[in-house]
Amino acid sequence: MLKVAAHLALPPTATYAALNLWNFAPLDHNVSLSNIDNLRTLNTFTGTADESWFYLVSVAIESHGASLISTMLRAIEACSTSNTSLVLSSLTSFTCTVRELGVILKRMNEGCDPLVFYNKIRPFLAGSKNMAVAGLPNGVFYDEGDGKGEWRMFSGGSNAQSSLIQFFDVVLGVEHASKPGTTSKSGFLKEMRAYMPGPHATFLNSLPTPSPIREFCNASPIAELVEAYNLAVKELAAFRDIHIQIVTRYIIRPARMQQGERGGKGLNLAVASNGLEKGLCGTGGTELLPFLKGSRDETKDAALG
Ligand code: HEM
Ligand SMILES: N[C@@H](CC(=O)c1ccccc1NC=O)C(=O)O
Repeated sequence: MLKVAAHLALPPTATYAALNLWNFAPLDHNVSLSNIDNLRTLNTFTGTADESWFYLVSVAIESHGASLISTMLRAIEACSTSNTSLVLSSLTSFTCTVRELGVILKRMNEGCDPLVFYNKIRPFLAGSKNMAVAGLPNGVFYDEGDGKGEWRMFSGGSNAQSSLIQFFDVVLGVEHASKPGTTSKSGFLKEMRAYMPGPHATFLNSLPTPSPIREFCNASPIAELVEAYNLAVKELAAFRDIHIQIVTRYIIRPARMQQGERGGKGLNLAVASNGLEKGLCGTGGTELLPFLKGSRDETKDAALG
């Protein structure tokens, strides 16, 4: 496993790439991969249809959003030749496609039951970092045989490891830089690049910064262009809002229910990553609500004018 992980430039742990990106097959090769109903998973921990659905929603999002990579790379190029109409049409496609990604994201509710997710699936997605409270003060021992091996700690799987969503931020010039007084752990999203397949992280790191698209729109006297940029940013923030609603339904509410059942005492160690004493944590290790709201607000902050 260590050799395979090194080859893929991934840490030897369950990442988004392994659980989602490389864990599906189409049912019908002639039907789009953006349609969840046309997908099946290869492996699950629990054997539940809910777990398959949970992974496949992301696969459909990746498939549907993928066209935006070439669209937005062309838009970056168009900035250098001052091709305003191409930048404009690319931003409009971006907005339209991200709106469709939100529609796919909402379909999580159709096939994954929140209590099955929280109690049965989520424990398998937990990491080994900051998990002392779950009995892993040193992480997990990776036994390499012949008395060799070491303790290692990794973040759990998270969609923050999706290079597509990080690509959206970079091309639009959304900054998740920590500013004093903000709650978003800016470093987290950068840290998650180390959990992406090597070429994905290399690609993100190769994109020009500051965002040529944002700079071009900002410097343009054409109000329509600034408006198209702002609509794109707004749509990405709206996508993050849908995601916050999902997180509320799948983590916050089940956690509250359980806390009520246990009279607020003790920790359910099976449901890992719950630092209930300091607020709920994501499998990636963030304090989830402040982090996700911060990330949504930083998206809105990119708007011009
Ligand atoms: C039941 C379903 C889901 C739950 C409960 C959930 C939960 C979370 C949590 C707790 C985080 C914070 C990071 C961490 O510590 O792990 C996160 C991050 C993130 N999630 Fe989800 N997630 C779900 C599905 C999805 C899906 C389908 C997408 C598809 C795009 C997605 C996109 C993201 C992104 C992009 C981040 C990074 C934060 C950001 O960029 O704003 N999530 N998710
Ligand atoms: N961060 C989420 C888990 C999560 O979203 C996730 C974890 C592993 C693989 C994929 C994930 N997201 C969507 O498929 C949580 O805290 O439950």
